[in-house]
Amino acid sequence: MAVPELIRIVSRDSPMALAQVERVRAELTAAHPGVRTEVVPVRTTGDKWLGDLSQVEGKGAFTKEVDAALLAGEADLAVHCVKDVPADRPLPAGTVFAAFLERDDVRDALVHPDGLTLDELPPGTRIGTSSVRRSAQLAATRPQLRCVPLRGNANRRLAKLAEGEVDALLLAAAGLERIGRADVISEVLSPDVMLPPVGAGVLALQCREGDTGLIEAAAALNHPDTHRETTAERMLLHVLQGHCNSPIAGLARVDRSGELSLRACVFTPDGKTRLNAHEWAGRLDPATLGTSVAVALLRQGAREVIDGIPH
Ligand SMILES: NCc1[nH]cc(CCC(=O)O)c1CC(=O)O
Repeated sequence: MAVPELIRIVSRDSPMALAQVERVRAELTAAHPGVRTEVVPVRTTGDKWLGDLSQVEGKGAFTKEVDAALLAGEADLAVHCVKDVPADRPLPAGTVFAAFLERDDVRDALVHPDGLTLDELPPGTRIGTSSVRRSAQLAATRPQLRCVPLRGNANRRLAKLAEGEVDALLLAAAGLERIGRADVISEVLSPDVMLPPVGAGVLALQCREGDTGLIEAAAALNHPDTHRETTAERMLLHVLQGHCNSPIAGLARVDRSGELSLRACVFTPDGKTRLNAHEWAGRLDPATLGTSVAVALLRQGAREVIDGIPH
């Protein structure tokens, strides 16, 4: 199957998303010299609405318009942060994942103007984050800190920090690196301190189902270990069926010997309840590992925890 001459790439129009597209273009042209790419930026509901995401459609707020452009034939390839692609439901009908790019840093980072670390923050420090996963984990271990809702893309959050709206931020290290602002990081938090979300640091390429030439071309960018990790993590979420307000964290890792493991937690928003499961795949395929870890959490009462959180 011939590689298409022109690949039109659709993505969110935030600085981070456009940096992601540049990486994809570079990898595509390296794999297929001579291919031309074009960028089709779209603004998503999640970019326009700066209030509580659960008041709009919540899940899919960062992907809906991108998927629509792909399905309408306005572009051929969509670039998504896997973290933003709902895992509780199938991909939009007529679309498939064609590749998962090699994973970036999965960790969250603290941004503090004076370079303080988490342990050095004074009581009452206002941490800007609208992530229930981040605030639950902080509440559990650092109840003296205060999380205040803050949305908007990373650049806008950094601007709000500079204006003094909050005292510190928690953001994905990978995102800050993509926008060239890793310099503002005061501490990168280990997954033991702040377990990342499902899909952290992974970019996915999505195509129309029947577009076999392009699907094959895009598959050259697939990173097999990232694919395994992402598959396990997304199946975990699929089985757990969380909602916008349910704090869930999950991190799969392929270790040096090639073994896949998955660690996951379900929290109450106040962080007081923390269900935890960690399993190795052994002979299980990645999706079955994801299912197994989800079932381990359900046995501990994850359904009751998730459903008990207002949404
Ligand atoms: N919801 C926005 C979003 N989606 C993906 C990332 C970070 C990069 C990644 O994990 O791929 C971010 C920003 C953030 O959480 O700080």
